Amino acid sequence: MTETVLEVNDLQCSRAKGDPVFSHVNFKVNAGDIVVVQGRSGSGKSTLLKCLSHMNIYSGEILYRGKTPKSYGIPHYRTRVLYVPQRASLLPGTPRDFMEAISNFGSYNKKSSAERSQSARPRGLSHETIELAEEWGIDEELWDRSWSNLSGGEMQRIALAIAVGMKSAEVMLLDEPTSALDPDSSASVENYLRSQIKASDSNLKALVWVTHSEEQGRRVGNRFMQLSAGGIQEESVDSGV
Ligand SMILES: Nc1ncnc2c1ncn2[C@@H]1O[C@H](COP(=O)(O)OP(=O)(O)OP(=O)(O)O)[C@@H](O)[C@H]1O
Repeated sequence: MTETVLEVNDLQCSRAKGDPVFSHVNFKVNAGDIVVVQGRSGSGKSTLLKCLSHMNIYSGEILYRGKTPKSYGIPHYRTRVLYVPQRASLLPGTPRDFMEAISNFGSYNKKSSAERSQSARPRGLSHETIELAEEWGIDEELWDRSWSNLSGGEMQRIALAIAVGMKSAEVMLLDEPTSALDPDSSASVENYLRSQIKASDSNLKALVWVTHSEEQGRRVGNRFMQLSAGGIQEESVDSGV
């Protein structure tokens, strides 16, 4: 049976001056989906992800498991429908500072039933997260370097490892998550995320993945959408390939 985790109805997002970036955006994300979103530069892909995580003003309706973000409380909602930005360079301090800060974050500590069984989570978070990043080629010493002194690819892998390590998200919104990575690192991240979506014991149920790479889209996605000013179009999967 289809389990809808996110539903978007007639979404419109406008620029500060009022003209819409896009309108009439409708789609559903189901458990097990990796929804690849593509579109021309400036079509609003990042803006769409920010709307989905309630970080941008929008009109229309977004429902997470049938309920509005406000009914969960926005900070709590954002830990469940989690936006992972393309760049974390504007953050102050080091990745380790950031990881410790979110470990103590009230909404993060509001555990889901799956998480409640794990009593020592904050320590586990740090250790597992550092190990995961190590699998992606990140030396532990980089956790103590300021964000602004990390390369784009290091920043991306650390930000993604933190997002995954939180284990709070059911839907992760990925904004070109491997754009600064070499092919091997990118493959490692892709394989890990795909395995998490398939794993029955994972909290992560679906991904919305913005990428400019057609090849990457085909490798990771099971659903494909094109965003433009007039709405979002789902493309049928090419079963002949
Ligand atoms: N903070 C902002 N203030 C004003 N306009 C913005 C802001 N952020 C984005 N925009 C505008 O909104 C539109 C959509 O931007 P967005 O970054 O969502 O596009 P995108 O499809 O993700 O682009 P790209 O593929 O180049 O990353 C663009 O016209 C952009 O200039």
